[in-house]
Amino acid sequence: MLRLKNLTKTYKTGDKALTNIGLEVPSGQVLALIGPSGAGKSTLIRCINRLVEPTGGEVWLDDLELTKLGSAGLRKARRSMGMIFQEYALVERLTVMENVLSGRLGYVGFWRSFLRRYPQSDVDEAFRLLDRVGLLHMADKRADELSGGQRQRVGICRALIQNPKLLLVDEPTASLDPKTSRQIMRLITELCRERGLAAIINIHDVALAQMFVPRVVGLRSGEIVYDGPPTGLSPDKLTEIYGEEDWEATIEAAEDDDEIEAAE
Ligand SMILES: Nc1ncnc2c1ncn2[C@@H]1O[C@H](COP(=O)(O)OP(=O)(O)OP(=O)(O)O)[C@@H](O)[C@H]1O
Repeated sequence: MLRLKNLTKTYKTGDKALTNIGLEVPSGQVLALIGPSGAGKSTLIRCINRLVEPTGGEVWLDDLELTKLGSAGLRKARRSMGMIFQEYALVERLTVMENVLSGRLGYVGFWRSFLRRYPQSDVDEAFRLLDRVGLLHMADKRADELSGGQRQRVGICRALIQNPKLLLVDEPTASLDPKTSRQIMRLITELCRERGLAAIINIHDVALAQMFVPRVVGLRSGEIVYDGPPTGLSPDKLTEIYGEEDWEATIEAAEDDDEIEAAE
């Protein structure tokens, strides 16, 4: 469904962030993108919806070449790509409900959204989503009254109300404690399964990625150096991606967590 061909990004500063990336993500597949700081993970995710403009290559979503679209076409295409951010990117002074509904901005037009007149069907869907993520009772709270985990749940609802085919998820757990991180990863992967959504999740925590996704792509210096199941991430492979480190502990952590998961 998503195809990247020779995707390349060189920033104006001369930093080469991505070099000839080729990647295919079938519909409904959730994959984790791992790699050290500066490997190009955020750039890759942002080149897909062109928040960052690629300098070479092609991005295809089904039969649409995103890299060829003008601004109107891009605006429309972005509806089918929901984004979830590390820092949640909520509007602090707006309520949870208003933040969720802002995910419909690409559909309802400026004046309607400015006047906050969303169709009833959008409001109903927002209530359904908030219920699904356990935040129904918080619909009228202001975003700045929420915890990090609750904020990320709102961010998830806002992305899903767009009715996307693809979720682009940038470090969803980087600001969260370990338990909340697991809950958020579980929620994202469950929702993708329920809705048949594909997702690319950029994540620092290798053990967390290994617990929740069937496919891991490892980036190093703007190139893909691993693409396979989490079980294939041997200490050697992790060293190739991240450099020298004691990886046995990380792998054991993922295995321990599997046992805890199974017991839960
Ligand atoms: N706006 C920018 N201008 C210039 N160079 C940039 C910009 N954004 C990123 N880079 C460079 O591009 C490379 C890839 O950065 P990117 O943020 O995509 O990596 P990352 O893997 O997401 O890192 P992190 O895990 O730390 O977020 C780095 O060398 C970075 O310095």
